[in-house]
Amino acid sequence: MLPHWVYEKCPGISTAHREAAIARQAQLTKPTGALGRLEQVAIDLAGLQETVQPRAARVPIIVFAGDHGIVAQGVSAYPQEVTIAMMSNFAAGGAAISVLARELGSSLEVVDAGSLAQSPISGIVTDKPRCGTRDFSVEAALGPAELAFAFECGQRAVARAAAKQPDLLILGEMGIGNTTTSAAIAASLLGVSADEIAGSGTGVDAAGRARKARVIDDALSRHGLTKAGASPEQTLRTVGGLEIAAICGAIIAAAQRRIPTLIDGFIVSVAALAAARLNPSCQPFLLPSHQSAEQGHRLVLRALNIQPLVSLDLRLGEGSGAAIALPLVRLACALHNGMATFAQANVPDRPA
Ligand SMILES: Cc1cc2ncn([C@H]3O[C@H](COP(=O)(O)O)[C@@H](O)[C@H]3O)c2cc1C
Ligand SMILES: O=C(O)c1cccnc1
Repeated sequence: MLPHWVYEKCPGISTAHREAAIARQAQLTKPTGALGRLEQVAIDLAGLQETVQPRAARVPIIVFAGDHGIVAQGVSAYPQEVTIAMMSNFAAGGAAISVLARELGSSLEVVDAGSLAQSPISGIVTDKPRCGTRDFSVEAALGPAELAFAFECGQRAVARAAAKQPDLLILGEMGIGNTTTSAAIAASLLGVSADEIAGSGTGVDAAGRARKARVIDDALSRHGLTKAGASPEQTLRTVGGLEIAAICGAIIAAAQRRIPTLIDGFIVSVAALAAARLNPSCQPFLLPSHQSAEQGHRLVLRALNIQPLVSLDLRLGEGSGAAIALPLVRLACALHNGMATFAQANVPDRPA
């Protein structure tokens, strides 16, 4: 159902570089383990990047946008038109992720992977099989060819970014209604009830959240996705979104090129969960950033075995949480590469 490349194995971690990084951390002028999880970040990157000098200098940001038919069920606090308006705002430089990209020195590409826009928007790459998904409370959100197209859209975006020789990638999303879509995907993949995973998104109240959960649970039982055994392909096609499928494809395509992705909030994490289910060999390339305020994020991160670096009650998406965590990853690399060893600094090490 999906293009064959989706299932092709990603390269493995270099154990030699990983072990060299572990050994170096033990020689740096600090008590063993004193830099906590920043040590792990540098060690993981060294193995993934096959280098003794892990880097997070060049980090392009790609934001994928899509609209969601499920919005007809009243699941978001904001109107659907916000998706298209925000795409122009990204391109004009006024969105949170636009500001963060400038501060970080990152390029920002916006891809219309499936918004309702009828014609191309200036400054944005249009790469979509249709305008918006179908309402999954009524029918399947996507057809098989539409889902496949979205994966290829993600792969094409990664191919463009790869020309910049990135050290890492940040992927973000924009799509009114996509916390409902993501919660539906996660509930299906994890086999939990929607009530455990649906959050308040852009800010629906308690009654709105309960309504969201009900819409998801009803749809999952209507489509037969509550029983264990639904494939990630079937889940993505039935209750998925075009920008989420594009991110899923982009994560896998990046990992296949040995490019790790800094995983953003709830929505990108759900795309990462689907990616890891489709192609488990991409799992080591999923790097932690933050834990968002969205209720289901903790569960999804746990399923991915990802421990977030920070938890700042962000609930924005757009790749903003990953962008905000990037300076920590850069500092982890700088410490790993730049600190003196006990021998170099003539500092006595702990007795063996
Ligand atoms: C102005 C504005 C900018 C945003 N940027 C990201 N989102 C975030 O909110 C949306 C998901 O929440 P829900 O499922 O409740 O609609 C997504 O577009 C997500 O990227 C935004 C939302 C709004 C309103
Ligand atoms: O965690 C996220 O990515 C998120 C949460 C709420 C709204 N938009 C995005």
